[in-house]
Amino acid sequence: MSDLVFDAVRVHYGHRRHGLTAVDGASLTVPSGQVVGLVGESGSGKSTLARAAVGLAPLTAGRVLLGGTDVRQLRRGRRPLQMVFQDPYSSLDPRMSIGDSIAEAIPRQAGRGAAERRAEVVRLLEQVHLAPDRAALLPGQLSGGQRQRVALARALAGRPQVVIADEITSALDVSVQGTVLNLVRDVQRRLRLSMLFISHNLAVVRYLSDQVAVMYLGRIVETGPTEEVLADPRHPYTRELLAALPGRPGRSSFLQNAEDDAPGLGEAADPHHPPPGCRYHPRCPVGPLVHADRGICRTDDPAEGAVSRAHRSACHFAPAADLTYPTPLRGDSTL
Ligand SMILES: Nc1ncnc2c1ncn2[C@@H]1O[C@H](COP(=O)(O)OP(=O)(O)OP(=O)(O)O)[C@@H](O)[C@H]1O
Repeated sequence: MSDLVFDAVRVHYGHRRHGLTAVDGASLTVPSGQVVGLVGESGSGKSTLARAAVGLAPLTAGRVLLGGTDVRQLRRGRRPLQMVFQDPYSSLDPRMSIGDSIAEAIPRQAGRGAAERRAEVVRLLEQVHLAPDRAALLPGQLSGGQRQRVALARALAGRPQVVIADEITSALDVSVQGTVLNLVRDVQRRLRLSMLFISHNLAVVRYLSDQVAVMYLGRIVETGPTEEVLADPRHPYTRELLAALPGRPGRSSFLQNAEDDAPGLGEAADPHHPPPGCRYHPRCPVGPLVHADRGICRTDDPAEGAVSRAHRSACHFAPAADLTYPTPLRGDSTL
């Protein structure tokens, strides 16, 4: 089993007292061969968590393990962990042909000749549904969707066990997003890859993910099987995300305003000044309904609790199945 495990990961940017803690004790498991969708508003720390796994963000505390081994040790040899980014332009050299760009990502091995590498490039192009004759083109001669497929081919060149995909369709034309998502799903299943799939778009996450993880202000606040979490969310923040989905009256779309800091949701959280107690309490509609002074939510940081075998939520009131806010609660006795 080569699960990818984020164990109490902390990432602090800047000096100790100044700066900010973008990820603050986040724990999450991506089980081998499964897709975990990571959602949360802009600034919640999703990209930082992902980047910490591949060494692009400083791991201040905690560990990231793949199959029980610290990923920092794995980086010295082969690259079982690969990341694909939102903007394929930034990850491709505009002066390098697609073929050379993919060839460059194939790990060097003694005894592998030029012909063998060319054959590998063709195989990788086919894997992402690009014709071999595309190899001679430059990135600028491809569409955005095709460039993202090249970025995926580069990631697959390392024969990874895990692919981390960070908003890989957000910058693409809506018309090609579906094609790229279908390709990603197809490749993930065929190669039995594990995948951490970061997206603002809950509909996309639902389509692709076996499990969903919800991040708020540097922490994972809810995880579980996708259908279970979406049908029966137990963290008020997850409910807030779902309530902001298109088609719900009176709320603007969290999903359609991906770059817009989620209008329609409560006041944006400030990672420079995380509140005491539950980080979500200043925005939470549940606490004040239970206690006039927000009680425990204001003072105690909730630990992740089990809702079911695979479903966890870091809310003091997670076990309350009938907590369908904004319906007022009758008091502690009903919980
Ligand atoms: N290199 C950096 N230096 C300092 N602060 C950073 C850096 N990268 C990210 N941050 C800050 O860390 C916090 C988390 O950012 P991050 O990009 O991880 O969030 P996100 O959930 O991925 O958001 P988005 O969806 O907008 O990418 C934000 O407050 C951001 O401004």
